Amino acid sequence: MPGKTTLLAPSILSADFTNLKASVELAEKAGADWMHCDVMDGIFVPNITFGSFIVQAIKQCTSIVIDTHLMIVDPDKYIEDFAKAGSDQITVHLEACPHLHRTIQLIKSLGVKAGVSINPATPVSLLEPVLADLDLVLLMSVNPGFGGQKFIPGAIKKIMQLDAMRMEMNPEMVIAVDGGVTEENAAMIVDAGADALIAGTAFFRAPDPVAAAKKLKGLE
Ligand SMILES: O=C(CO)[C@@H](O)[C@H](O)COP(=O)(O)O
Ligand SMILES: [Fe+2]
Repeated sequence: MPGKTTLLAPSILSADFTNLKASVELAEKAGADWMHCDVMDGIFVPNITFGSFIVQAIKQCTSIVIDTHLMIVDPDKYIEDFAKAGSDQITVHLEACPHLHRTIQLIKSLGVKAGVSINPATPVSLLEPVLADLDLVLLMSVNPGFGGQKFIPGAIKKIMQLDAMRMEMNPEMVIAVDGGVTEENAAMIVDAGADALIAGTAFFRAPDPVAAAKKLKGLE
């Protein structure tokens, strides 16, 4: 799409946690559009990360969009905490929400943009009943739980399918892709229809994160 700028969201999971402030400032300086905060509970995914206190600390370090990715069961219990912590958008997993429509309405009622994520094995067609209500869909291109995994190629077809669905139902909705995004595959993911790229390893572990951000955003 001519004139389209790819949004970049570095994942804090791969940042230097001994100096979170410097990591967030580096992302902002590099032109990041969102700060992606990966919250894991050790139940929905086999790993535990952090809660709303850390999101609040990240919010205090930056003025860019705080993009909170909840990989937790029963997210309704914690959504208000993450909204109060300063999340501008909150994404829950379809697989973790028995009453997905209610959860989306809860996020929106707090004045926060609502996103839904799906795992690699979940078909995009399951999003159809809620698509018109969403601000973003976060398509997982790895099985959630860890940074540094390899991109699952089947995600490309799902991006295309979702792109076609949103044209009809919700053209303003953002498609974000999360997991294994690299400088090498970024263009292919964007060409398939993605608007936003989540990148942990490819940004924070790059020898030159500022240069990596330009490449990931397709500016170089
Ligand atoms: O949600 C997740 C993992 O569950 C992601 O946000 C990863 O943290 C992205 O890391 P890389 O694959 O880019 O290293
Ligand atoms: Fe994530």
